[in-house]
Amino acid sequence: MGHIQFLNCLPLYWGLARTGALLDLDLSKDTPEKLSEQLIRGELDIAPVTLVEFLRAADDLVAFPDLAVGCDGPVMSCVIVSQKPLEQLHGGRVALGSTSRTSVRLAQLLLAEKIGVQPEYYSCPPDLGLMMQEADAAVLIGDAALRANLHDGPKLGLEVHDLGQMWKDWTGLPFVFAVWATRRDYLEREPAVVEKVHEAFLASRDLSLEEVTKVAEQAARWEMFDESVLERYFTTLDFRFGADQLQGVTEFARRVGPTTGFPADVKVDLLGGRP
Ligand SMILES: C=C(O[C@@H]1C=C(C(=O)O)C=C[C@H]1O)C(=O)O
Repeated sequence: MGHIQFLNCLPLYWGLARTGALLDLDLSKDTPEKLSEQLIRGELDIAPVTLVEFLRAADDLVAFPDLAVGCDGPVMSCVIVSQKPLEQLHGGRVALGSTSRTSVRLAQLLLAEKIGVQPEYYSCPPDLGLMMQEADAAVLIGDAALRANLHDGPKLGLEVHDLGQMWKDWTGLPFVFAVWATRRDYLEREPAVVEKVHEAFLASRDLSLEEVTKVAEQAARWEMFDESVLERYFTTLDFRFGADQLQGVTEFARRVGPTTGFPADVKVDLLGGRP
């Protein structure tokens, strides 16, 4: 199964070591866009999938209920970093971080329809310094976005706009960046395994959030962020996937589906048929 190599997923995996479930799982760490491809190609059986790729492959995938990487307001680690106010980006250049599929689409939607600008977009490795050499603004996710948001953006005098907050201000809804999913054929072959893995992740998430101070303290030993920032990050992210989050997904699909490779009314299938 897949594991996103970003801090955002740590609370979902940390508890697996505590409960012992980790011993029964074969984890493969990678960036989100690679994990999505591997799940869809059948090289992984269960994985976190960036929302856009999940919706594109919705006929072949089943999502885990009550488990996601999302937010209801700020997310902290999916951002537009800009050298100028967003309103002035019309005709400018915006670099899109190459590991993202969902935040880059969300950023384009918000810039076009919330802010009303039409810049030129190009894909770029997720490195703020590199991006800022050629672009007026950049879209970043994960640890690179967190660094840009908390350290480098303010240091370089750049504006940082939180995509979760922008979406919330615009629609009033939560946003989901990644869901956990399995392929339909694997579910048919191994329903009990899928069910067990789902339960193991829910238990891991709950345990990690109960002991979030400890998770943050441990992560702070090898990360550049201090304990209090990490605790704030882990409790700002919303790891739930219920009716409210599904409403956010439905609204996103309605707005971008036809231009992004899935129907506006794409159906999200959940394990056990639950919302
Ligand atoms: C909250 C985040 O959600 C992510 C955003 C993704 C995307 O934009 O494609 C993919 C997976 C998640 O890691 C983040 O990366 O910080």
